[in-house]
Amino acid sequence: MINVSQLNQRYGGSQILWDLNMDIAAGSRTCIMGRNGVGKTTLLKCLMGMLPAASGSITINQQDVTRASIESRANIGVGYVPQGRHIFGQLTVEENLKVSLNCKRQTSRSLPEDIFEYFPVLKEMLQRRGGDLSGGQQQQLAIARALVLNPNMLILDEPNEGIQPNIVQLIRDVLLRLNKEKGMTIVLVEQKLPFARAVGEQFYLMERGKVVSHGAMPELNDDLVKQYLSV
Ligand SMILES: Nc1ncnc2c1ncn2[C@@H]1O[C@H](COP(=O)(O)OP(=O)(O)OP(=O)(O)O)[C@@H](O)[C@H]1O
Repeated sequence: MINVSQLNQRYGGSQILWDLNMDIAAGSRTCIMGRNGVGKTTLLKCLMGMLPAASGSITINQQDVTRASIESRANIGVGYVPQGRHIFGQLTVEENLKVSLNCKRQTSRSLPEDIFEYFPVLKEMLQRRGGDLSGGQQQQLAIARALVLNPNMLILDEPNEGIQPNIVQLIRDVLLRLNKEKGMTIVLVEQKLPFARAVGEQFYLMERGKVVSHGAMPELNDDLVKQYLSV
């Protein structure tokens, strides 16, 4: 589970997150939504320890990680799929996947076989260079790379940006399966309503660095969409 309490974050002089509170239960599926620039990616980077909190606290899986490093968050079971995928273009698919193994104190040096059940195309492409993959294949690789460490929570930042519809469907199905079959907590930043509704059980809406509404997904009504999501 994730508990964010009174989180503030600044880039230099400009404050991005303001007294932000959020509670995400273990095993749930949550979509964090809001227009461009409201602070969604900044929030995820704070959760992952890539940006320091100015004040407030972040607890993940019962551990206060407010000041913890990125590596230690991997060790408490958090997988992260960043916006823009961040695949190593010169490394093969296999090497991209194995990079993750170095991030965790663990004995196994082999890749878990089930990542290829979720993303069969990666098995066929193990020796291809990451930079030669299509956008959709790279996104599958980015998610698989986060799964290598067998996390109990997966945090994804707009995994469907620029991806063709059949891969969007595949990603949706994989996220639902991971949640159902492994009880994995899914936290998703998502702008597209149909995908958010299909994957999320609960939503958080953000505006100007604050949570302005949250609830069960069916409560995300037209008024809220118009007020906080429509462009
Ligand atoms: N490195 C940075 N330095 C200064 N300001 C930044 C930096 N990164 C982001 N910002 C600003 O912080 C604000 C929040 O950005 P953020 O990327 O968190 O928003 P977002 O809701 O994820 O938007 P998007 O949907 O466009 O990704 C924006 O005004 C952005 O310009």
